[in-house]
Amino acid sequence: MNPADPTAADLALRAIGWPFDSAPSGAWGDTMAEHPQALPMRVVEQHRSGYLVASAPGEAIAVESLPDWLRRSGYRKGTIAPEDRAAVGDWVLVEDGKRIVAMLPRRSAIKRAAAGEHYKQQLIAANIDTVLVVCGLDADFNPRRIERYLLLVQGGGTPVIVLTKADKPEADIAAAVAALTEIAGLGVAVVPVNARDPGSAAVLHRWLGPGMTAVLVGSSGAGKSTLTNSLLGTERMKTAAVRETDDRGRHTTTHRALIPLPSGACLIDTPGMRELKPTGEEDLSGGGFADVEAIAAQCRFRDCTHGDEPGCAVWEAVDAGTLDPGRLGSYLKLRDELAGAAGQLATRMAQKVESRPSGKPAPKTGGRPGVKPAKRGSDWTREE
Ligand SMILES: Nc1nc2c(ncn2[C@@H]2O[C@H](COP(=O)(O)OP(=O)(O)OP(=O)(O)O)[C@@H](O)[C@H]2O)c(=O)[nH]1
Ligand SMILES: [Zn+2]
Repeated sequence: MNPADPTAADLALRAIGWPFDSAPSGAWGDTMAEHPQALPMRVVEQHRSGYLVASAPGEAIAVESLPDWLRRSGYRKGTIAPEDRAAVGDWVLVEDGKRIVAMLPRRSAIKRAAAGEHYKQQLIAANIDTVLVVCGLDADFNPRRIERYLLLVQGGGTPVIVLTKADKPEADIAAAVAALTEIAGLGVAVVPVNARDPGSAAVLHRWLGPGMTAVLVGSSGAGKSTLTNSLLGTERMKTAAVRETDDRGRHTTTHRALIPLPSGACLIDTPGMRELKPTGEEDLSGGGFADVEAIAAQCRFRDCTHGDEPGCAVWEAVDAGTLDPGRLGSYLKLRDELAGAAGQLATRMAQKVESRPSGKPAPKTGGRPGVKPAKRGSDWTREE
C-alpha cells in the first residue's frame, strides 16, 4: 500500500479495519513475505468447515480453512487450541481467493465460556481496538452491569462507557457520572451522548479513527443500533448504494459483519457479542476493580474472603464510607462467578488428563467458590 496513492483495493481493505497505510513490517510483514501470492482478508464468519472472509465492505467470500484448523480442537496434546484458529476479526492470508494459507498475528481478543455441557473457551472477536460499552441513562442504567462488561472484555480493546439517552428529561448525568467515579478513576472514559443525534455521537470519533475496529456491547434497548446509525450518518445510504453496484464484477453477498464508518473505523457486528459470559481467565484487578483490590491488599488475612473475617479492610472501607457497598457486592459476585468458571475449566482439563493412558496426576481445582468459611480455620495465613 502506497500511502500517497492508495488503490481502490487498499481503501476497501482500510475501510474494514486494515491497520496499516503502508506495507506492514515486523511479524505481519514476515508472514506476508512467506506467502507472496496470497492476499490479506478479514474473517467475517467462522463455520465448522470453513470461513467467510472479506477484502472490502459488504463482501463475504467462502474460503477453505487451513487443514490444521479442521482437526478436532481442544487442549489435549497434539490438538489445536480453539483460540489458535482464526475467529471473526482475524486477518488471514488467502490464496487464489479460496484457501487460507496463514493467519496474521492477533493483536487482541475477546473470549467467552462457550455454552453447553462441555466447558470450552470461545473466541468472539479478534483485533478489536475499541469496545463501546453502551448503557442508557434511564431505568437501564446500572453501574454493576457496566463493571461486568468491563471485566468480560478486558484485553479485548480500549473500553469506553457510552451513556445514551442523555437528552431525556429523566437522565441524571451528574448522578450517573458520580456512580462511575471509581471506574473513571481507573482511566476508562465515560461519555454521555444522545445516540439519536449524529453530532452528539461524534464525540466518539477519537476512539474510532482510520484503521481502527470497534464493537458495541450493552443490553437490549441500550441504544446500540441507534448509535450505529448515528455514527454512520449520511454515509449510510452511500454504503448501501456501493454494495448494490459492485464495480469489480465479482459476485458478493451483502454482509453486515464489518460496518465501515465515515470516521475511518469499522464496527464488527457478531452475534457472540450479545452472549458474553466469563471464561474464568479474567483478572479482577485488570478488569476494572483495581481500587477494591488495592484495599483488599490491606486485609489482615492474605486469603481474606471479605466475608466476616476480622480485620477485613474492604468492609472497614465500606463502614468508613470510602467504598460503595454496591461496588463491593458486584466485586464479590463477579469473583465467585469467575472462581466457578475457573473451577469448571480446571475440572475439564483434569478430566482430560485423567482420560489419558499415561494417567498424569490431575491438577488441583482449588477451593469451592463462593463458600464462606464458617469459622476461622487453621489454614488461614496471617499476613505478617
Ligand atoms: N431519546 C433517546 N432515545 C434513544 C437514545 N438511544 C436509543 N434511544 C431509543 O431507545 C430505543 C432502543 O434503542 P436501540 O438502538 O434499538 O437499542 P439496541 O441496544 O440496539 O437494542 P437491541 O437491538 O435490542 O440490542 C429506541 O427507541 C431508540 O430510539 C438516546 O440517546 N436518546
Ligand atoms: Zn477482606
